[in-house]
Amino acid sequence: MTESPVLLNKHEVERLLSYDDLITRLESVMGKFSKRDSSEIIQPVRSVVPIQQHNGFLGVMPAYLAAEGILSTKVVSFYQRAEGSSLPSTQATVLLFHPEHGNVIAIMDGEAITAKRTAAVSAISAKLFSPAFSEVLCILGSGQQARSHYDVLTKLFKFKEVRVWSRRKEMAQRFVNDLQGPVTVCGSVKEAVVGADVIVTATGASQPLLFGEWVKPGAHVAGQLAHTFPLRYFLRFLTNKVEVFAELGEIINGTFPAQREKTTVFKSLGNLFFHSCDPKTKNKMY
Ligand SMILES: NC(=O)C1=CN([C@@H]2O[C@H](COP(=O)(O)OP(=O)(O)OC[C@H]3O[C@@H](n4cnc5c(N)ncnc54)[C@H](O)[C@@H]3O)[C@@H](O)[C@H]2O)C=CC1
Ligand SMILES: O=C(O)C1=NCCCC1
Repeated sequence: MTESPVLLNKHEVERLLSYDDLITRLESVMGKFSKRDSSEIIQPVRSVVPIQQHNGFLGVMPAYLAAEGILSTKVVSFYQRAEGSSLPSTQATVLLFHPEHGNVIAIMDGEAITAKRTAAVSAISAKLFSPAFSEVLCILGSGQQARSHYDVLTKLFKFKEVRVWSRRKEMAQRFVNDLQGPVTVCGSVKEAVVGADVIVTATGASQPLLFGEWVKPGAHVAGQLAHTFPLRYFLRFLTNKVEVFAELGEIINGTFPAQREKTTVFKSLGNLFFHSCDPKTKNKMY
């Protein structure tokens, strides 16, 4: 007879999931994933059901790590919310199964997992690609992802300055009021971005907000984009001379070199990673 599944609510997940453990673990699994060895990891592309009349989607994200006996899926909904809505945009549940018997062994809150996991992956990209002496962090957005990115990036790096922009200034101010450290609220995206070493885009915008000409050469952009944001936009508004360089796991594996001195972009959805072109190298792609 199977036992009842363990239930972990948001508070418990937040308490149990440390960024240190998460980063170590994610580096390991992303490296394995990029080897495309199905005996290690099976992780199909996310299945998505669009809920167009309500500006949302439902996604299912299964994964199986045979050697570790981990069989799991996240079920996640994402709805574009009006500014100041009390409802979260992302709501998720993670189910863990017994790999041998197929019964559910744990049901976990996925909102906290999504917030921390996504920020931890960006932090890995920043560890690999941010300028060696990164002093200025810029965060665009003031929602859940903005907060988790603030938490992990300020834990990992010693920034001299943190800037936040949000489409309504009072939301940025509310975000800052909840934090311990000093953060500057910026009145425009440009003001927040110019001179920043690490730039996090964490908004639901489906039109470009950030333009390449504002990005300091050598800076690293960690892009948490709306699923409705066309990838070609994200690349073009950054620069016309850009191409997919590698998956983050391929950099972790050493398949491709991390070139910290280049201007770099990590596109989080789908784990892709891009290097922007260095104009001095005459359109050569990195
Ligand atoms: N790569 C990944 O795995 C994940 C990506 N995301 C993406 O991260 C982004 C932020 O998600 P959350 O922080 O959870 O959402 P949230 O609802 O908590 O925060 C959204 C933020 O975006 C801003 N925003 C919304 N529409 C905007 C617009 N048109 N122009 C400017 N700002 C706008 C809001 O003011 C708010 O600051 C979303 O695009 C979401 O799709 C979220 C979770 C995981
Ligand atoms: O991967 C996820 O989890 C999400 N992706 C985009 C929006 C919400 C959650």
